[in-house]
Amino acid sequence: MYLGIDCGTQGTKALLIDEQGIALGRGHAAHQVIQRSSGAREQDPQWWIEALRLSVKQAIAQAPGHPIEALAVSGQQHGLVVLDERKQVIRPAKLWNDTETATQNAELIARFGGQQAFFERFGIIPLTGYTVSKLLWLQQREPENFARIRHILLPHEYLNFWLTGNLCAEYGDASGTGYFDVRNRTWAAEVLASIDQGTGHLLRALPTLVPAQRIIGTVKPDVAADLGISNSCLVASGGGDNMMGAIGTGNVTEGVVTMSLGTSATVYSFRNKPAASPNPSIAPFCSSSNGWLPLVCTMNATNVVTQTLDTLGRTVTDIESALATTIPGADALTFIPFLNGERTPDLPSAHGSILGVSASNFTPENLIRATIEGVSFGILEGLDLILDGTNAKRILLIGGGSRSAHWRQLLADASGTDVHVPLEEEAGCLGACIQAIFAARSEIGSPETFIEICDRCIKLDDQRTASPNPARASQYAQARAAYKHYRITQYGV
Ligand SMILES: Nc1ncnc2c1ncn2[C@@H]1O[C@H](COP(=O)(O)OP(=O)(O)O)[C@@H](O)[C@H]1O
Ligand SMILES: O=C(CO)[C@@H](O)[C@H](O)COP(=O)(O)O
Repeated sequence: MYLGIDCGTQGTKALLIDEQGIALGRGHAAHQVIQRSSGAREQDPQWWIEALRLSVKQAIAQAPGHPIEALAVSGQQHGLVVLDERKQVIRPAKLWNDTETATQNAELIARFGGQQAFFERFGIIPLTGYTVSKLLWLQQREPENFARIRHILLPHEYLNFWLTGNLCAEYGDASGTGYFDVRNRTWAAEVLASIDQGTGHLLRALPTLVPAQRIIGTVKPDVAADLGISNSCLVASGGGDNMMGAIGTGNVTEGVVTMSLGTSATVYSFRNKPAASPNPSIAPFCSSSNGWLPLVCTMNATNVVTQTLDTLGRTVTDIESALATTIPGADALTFIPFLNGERTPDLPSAHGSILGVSASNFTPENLIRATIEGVSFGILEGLDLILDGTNAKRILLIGGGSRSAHWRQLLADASGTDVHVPLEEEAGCLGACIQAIFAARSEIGSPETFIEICDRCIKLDDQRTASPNPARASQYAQARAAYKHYRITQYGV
């Protein structure tokens, strides 16, 4: 068996599959998020470990007696985990959606001569939320903690460290730090030197960089005994959750588009070459399959839908009836969902807006629809950016939001594109399993290619495909135009 673990913002999931990609066991455990009005969004890395232990044990209990040959970890991108000289966590991890470091991000870009100059040197423009501004924030706001840093890790790298005792990084997740040269796949030492005044303190704290898909170690005996697995279980490099979602949807060759509706909404498509020109809305990340993965991410997705539902005393099951009983455009009610600041467009200090409210349209159902439309229209603009004029034949939809049939239909109608859902919902976990199979097989010289393993393990759920209804195209075009009009008038972008 093979084990994939995905540490998302709201929870950790575990999936066990056999060599054919058949699911044998699964587990889930929730995480809290520390939220402050300053824009801080933090988690204690120990919560991830507890959630990993719970979810893996749940999964294993469903498939007793089958040894696990290899595992890999997928993790929410960009989070900063700092360890001291005893390899203990110094402070809670600042997460991908923490906007408290917006000033530091702008300061770093200015130090390198602006966005264009930063892109020319390192192939990326850091956005608030990437790891690098968290380091400058720590230096300025918590100098005692900054001085204690001996190791810098991302969430999935920290879990790999807990599992194996090894400190290493692979290209995909490393490319989201802002101190990584995404064209040459090396650490951007000058960026770190601009924070530690060239002492080398931060560069020395970085983990060893390895190509994605390698075996990085085996599970430590004490951890293996606790989890109930063999200590000969191999651990593959893992990667960022979007990178592993790409693998889990077969987005490992050009021409495939994946959209994820989790706490964040993301859309991405594999490329063989790095981005040639800068666009601050497109993150030119590396993939965790040794290519590149241009990606657009919005910070307000299912978290905002959940907040609207909570406010109305409703639950996710009410999404279907709200979308079924309302019309596209929510009767001219528009919801701009920037409740937590926003990354695309780059508005880290923004708040949301509800516009076009009238006596006739202000109903709970319209508010639920307007929230889901606001989230969807934002990420569909991302889809247009990723496609850049080429037509997507289909979108592969993953993440918690993909479970809603009416939301899938809304995306198909509003984009004019077929929306497919993989049979295995936990694409990050499946991607991790596939990487574990490939890395373990490569160790023993197996000739099987990565794409062959993807083809074998990934299946689409034909029962849940949504095809565009042409009758709704003009209604959604109008609703998207209203959304864009309000965004420009309210936010100037
Ligand atoms: N049937 C559903 N319809 C719409 N949203 C759903 C449904 N089921 C779960 N969700 C949403 O999915 C979210 C969790 O998605 P997930 O991709 O696991 O997030 P993350 O990776 O950020 O932790 C929750 O916020 C939940 O509201
Ligand atoms: O920051 C990004 C992508 O660059 C986010 O997509 C995070 O990787 C968090 O993912 P989820 O918890 O929403 O899955």
